[in-house]
Amino acid sequence: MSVKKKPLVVVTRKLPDSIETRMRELFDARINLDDTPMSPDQLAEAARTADVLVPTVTDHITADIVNQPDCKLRLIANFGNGVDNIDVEAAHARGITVTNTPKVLTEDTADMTMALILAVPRRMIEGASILTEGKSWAGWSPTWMLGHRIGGKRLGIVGMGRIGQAVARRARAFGLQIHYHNRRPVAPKIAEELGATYWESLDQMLARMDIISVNCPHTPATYHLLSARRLKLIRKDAYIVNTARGEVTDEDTLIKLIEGGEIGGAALDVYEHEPAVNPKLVRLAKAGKVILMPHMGSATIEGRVEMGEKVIINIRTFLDAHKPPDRVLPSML
Ligand SMILES: O=CC(=O)O
Repeated sequence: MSVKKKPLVVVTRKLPDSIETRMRELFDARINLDDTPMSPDQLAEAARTADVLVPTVTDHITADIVNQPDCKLRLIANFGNGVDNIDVEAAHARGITVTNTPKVLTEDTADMTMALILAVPRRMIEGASILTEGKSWAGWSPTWMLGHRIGGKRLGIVGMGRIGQAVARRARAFGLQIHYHNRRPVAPKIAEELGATYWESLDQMLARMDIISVNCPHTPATYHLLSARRLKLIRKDAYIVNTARGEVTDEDTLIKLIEGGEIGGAALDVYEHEPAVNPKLVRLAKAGKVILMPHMGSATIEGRVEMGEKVIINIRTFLDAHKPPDRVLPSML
């Protein structure tokens, strides 16, 4: 009796141990254990040899890769929620299924977002650095290191999907007034539960908020949604928090406006040219104007294991000739 060959699954980065073990049991899993991002040539080669590719947010799966004449891929099972690293339309046209890992990172990302919403106006990182960098501290003073109160301020959420709503729930508990812009208003029951005010006009919302949180995915429609023109509408004393994708904001203009005192400050977990971080942002961070995080929004052990479990479920259902639960279609973007 012939032994059925296991499908070849190429995983582009190191994953949690329990996920790697399970993948090896189920598939002929080739895992990039040294964890350095694969080059475009290596990704192209993987697409020519593997049945399934498991990329992450750092891998660009372009039309050139999926359109290679000898591309063998049948499934791209992204280890990540955002799929802006994949040309979903090209993959779809080529008959390659794409899946992602939604829901399991919602709460973790919202926690990080809330932490940054608190940290910027309260100057938390700047304050902590005074002690960790050995700067002089003469003790408590009535007028020193004063930030701004959080309670009662207006929070404007750009993108009220799962993560935006999870941020709103947290922010409400801190006494923030919740405002949001989205393609469509959320269901009345959710809006009522969150006490959230809908702004059809993003321009009008931006002009009135104290803190703006970017929580929409990066798609062709949201590239530079916070354009130079829109960023200039934001109040001088307002803060921007971005834990979504750098490309949603015109980063160069944001930097100029913060440098010029036209926007109060920002907390960024994502960058337009990631992993490169504009040195001007680093200078602003040193001056206490911005907080910079290295794309850690969903970085919890629990979340990464759950993302891996979702990847495995997506691969198994696909290989069993069923529709994987987290299919991404071009029409969804
Ligand atoms: O940023 C992380 C993700 O999109 O999963």
